[in-house]
Amino acid sequence: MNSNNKILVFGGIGQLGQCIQKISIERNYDQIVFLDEIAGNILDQNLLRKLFTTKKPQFVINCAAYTAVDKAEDEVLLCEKINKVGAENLAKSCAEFGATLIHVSTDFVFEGNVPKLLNETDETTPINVYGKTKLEGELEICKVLDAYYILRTSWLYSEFASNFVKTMRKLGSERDELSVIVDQVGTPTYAIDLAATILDIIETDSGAYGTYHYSNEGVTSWYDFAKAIFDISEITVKLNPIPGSAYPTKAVRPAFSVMDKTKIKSTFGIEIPYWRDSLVRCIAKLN
Ligand SMILES: NC(=O)C1=CN([C@@H]2O[C@H](COP(=O)(O)OP(=O)(O)OC[C@H]3O[C@@H](n4cnc5c(N)ncnc54)[C@H](OP(=O)(O)O)[C@@H]3O)[C@@H](O)[C@H]2O)C=CC1
Ligand SMILES: Cc1cn([C@H]2C[C@H](O)[C@@H](COP(=O)(O)OP(=O)(O)O[C@H]3O[C@@H](C)C(=O)[C@@H](O)[C@H]3O)O2)c(=O)[nH]c1=O
Repeated sequence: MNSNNKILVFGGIGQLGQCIQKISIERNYDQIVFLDEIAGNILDQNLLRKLFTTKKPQFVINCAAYTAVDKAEDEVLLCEKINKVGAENLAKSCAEFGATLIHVSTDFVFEGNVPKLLNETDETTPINVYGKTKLEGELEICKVLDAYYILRTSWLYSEFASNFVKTMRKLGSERDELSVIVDQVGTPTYAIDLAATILDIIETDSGAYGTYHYSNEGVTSWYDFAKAIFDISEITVKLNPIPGSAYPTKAVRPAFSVMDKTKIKSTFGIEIPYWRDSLVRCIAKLN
């Protein structure tokens, strides 16, 4: 596959940004530009105007975000600026310059208090600062732009940047024993799979704008995810399942945030890998 579209990627050296870069190279994209926090600061409207004027993007991918979930509880204003105002700035620029925005959001927009598959129209009631500001970002985009795809995803990991898989492998090789929460349930997502889907959507260019859910298939807990990471990595460590109450964190996290992917699969005709199969692929890269 290939794309002749001009694409700007904000947050281009974060985890997902690097995954998109990898897939775009494999697909021979030559009109895609990856911007870091300085070259593509989404809080600098003058900079955005210059970028949109000179680069004339047809698609903009927003991977830029404040993602430190616990730290966000102490840095509310900064988190809000990046996740809400930054998203709004990009949406306004897209509206003004006629670009389509692909924005990445999170399962943490949901309260996650009911064990039921979450679909795109379910009520959003975030329970931490990060989730609240991500929801505000979504709402700002919907207000000012028609040509948007908001992709909510969950539990991203990959061979790039820092994430749960890399943290577990590091801790597992340093310690004899680890305790991981078993009563928070969701679905991990290999960021490489999400990156491929984002580029599929651009290539399809169907105009089916709106909000979509994307994670890998299946359901697991953080404990079972950690267990799979150690098994596949062949790391021996004593792993204890614990309740969330035994692992206090600054931010509260949803207990159940498994998303229904029917809409994205039927709209774009994509197949989604099972979470453990993708984990095997990622760990093969890490090894
Ligand atoms: N990671 C996860 O588990 C999940 C992530 N998501 C969403 O997916 C998206 C991608 O996440 P991921 O790649 O993992 O996150 P990362 O934290 O790896 O990447 C985010 C990037 O945004 C950059 N950034 C921060 N502030 C600005 C700014 N003002 N202007 C431009 N860039 C900025 C960061 O730079 P720097 O590091 O220098 O601050 C970082 O490179 C985000 O929208 C996130 O909310 C959704 C669900 C799960
Ligand atoms: C390191 C560690 C974590 N945990 C728990 C804490 C937490 O509930 C869970 C995951 O911890 P993390 O801090 O890695 O992940 P967290 O930052 O909660 O991940 C979230 O990030 C944001 C950006 C999202 O959008 C979400 O979809 C989700 O991926 O594992 C343990 O139980 N034991 C441990 O040793």
